[in-house]
Amino acid sequence: MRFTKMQGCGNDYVYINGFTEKVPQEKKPEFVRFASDRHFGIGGDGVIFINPSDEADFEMEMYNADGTRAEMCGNGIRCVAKYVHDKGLTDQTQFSIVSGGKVKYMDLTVENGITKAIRVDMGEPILTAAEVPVVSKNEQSVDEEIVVDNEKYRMTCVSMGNPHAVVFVDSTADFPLEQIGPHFENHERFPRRTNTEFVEVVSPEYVKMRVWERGTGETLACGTGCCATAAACVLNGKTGRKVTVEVLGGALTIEWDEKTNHIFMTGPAEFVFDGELEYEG
Ligand SMILES: N[C@@H](CCC[C@H](N)C(=O)O)C(=O)O
Repeated sequence: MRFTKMQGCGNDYVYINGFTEKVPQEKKPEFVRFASDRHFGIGGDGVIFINPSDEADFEMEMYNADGTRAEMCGNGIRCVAKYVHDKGLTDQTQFSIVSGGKVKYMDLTVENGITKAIRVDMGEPILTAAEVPVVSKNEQSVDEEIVVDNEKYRMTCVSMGNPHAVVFVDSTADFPLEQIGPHFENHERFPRRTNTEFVEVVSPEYVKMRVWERGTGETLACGTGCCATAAACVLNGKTGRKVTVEVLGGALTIEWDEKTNHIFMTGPAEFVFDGELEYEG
């Protein structure tokens, strides 16, 4: 089986071209756990299949390293956009990709045939507690208290198709993410578990963020997490609507457009290597 390793701000996934390579649907979770393993497999934060689609130009089928399916992946969708363009599956620089039933629109900056940056219309952030989903007393969970591992935190919950809880902290560098992250992920208030972003506000245009991802653990970046971070910053009066989110593996520019209510994410995507794997299915 052929595969391609790609990364966006250090959030690395194994990409499988579903037009040519086949893994039976019921075997995908097991295949993903094996391929993501950094010792016995290829190694990555998960696996993304690039498939044909009737609803959009392409489909992204995204799995976390633990083999669970996610509705959306911000860094992944930029990598899929670069893959389909730079490997010749399309000659367009504007096209659509569906993930988790939602169609997203890509706008590529290309130099000499190589994609340098991708701007993605990530759609509207969803704040309704039932849709995020979070068990909350209020209709929206904005600056709401949560007790995690016997400590009180304040969180703002945002869905970008997938669930996020955003928590403002004094310093991301000093935050004990590995200890606290799993307690947020599996807290009873999140019926489908959650991704959690810990955010330090530097200025009205610049924040630092570290993420604990559902199904993977700490990663170097999370695109949907950066979008949720920007939305939470605006909702809590911490920044303006356009913000640079610095993560461990780089930075993304996020803009929450007032007119359309859509969030736009701009950032890089890179090939790491192509490879071949012995896999019998
Ligand atoms: N890293 C991703 C998000 C991947 C899915 C997430 N862990 C989930 O389960 O929702 C991104 O860049 O958005």
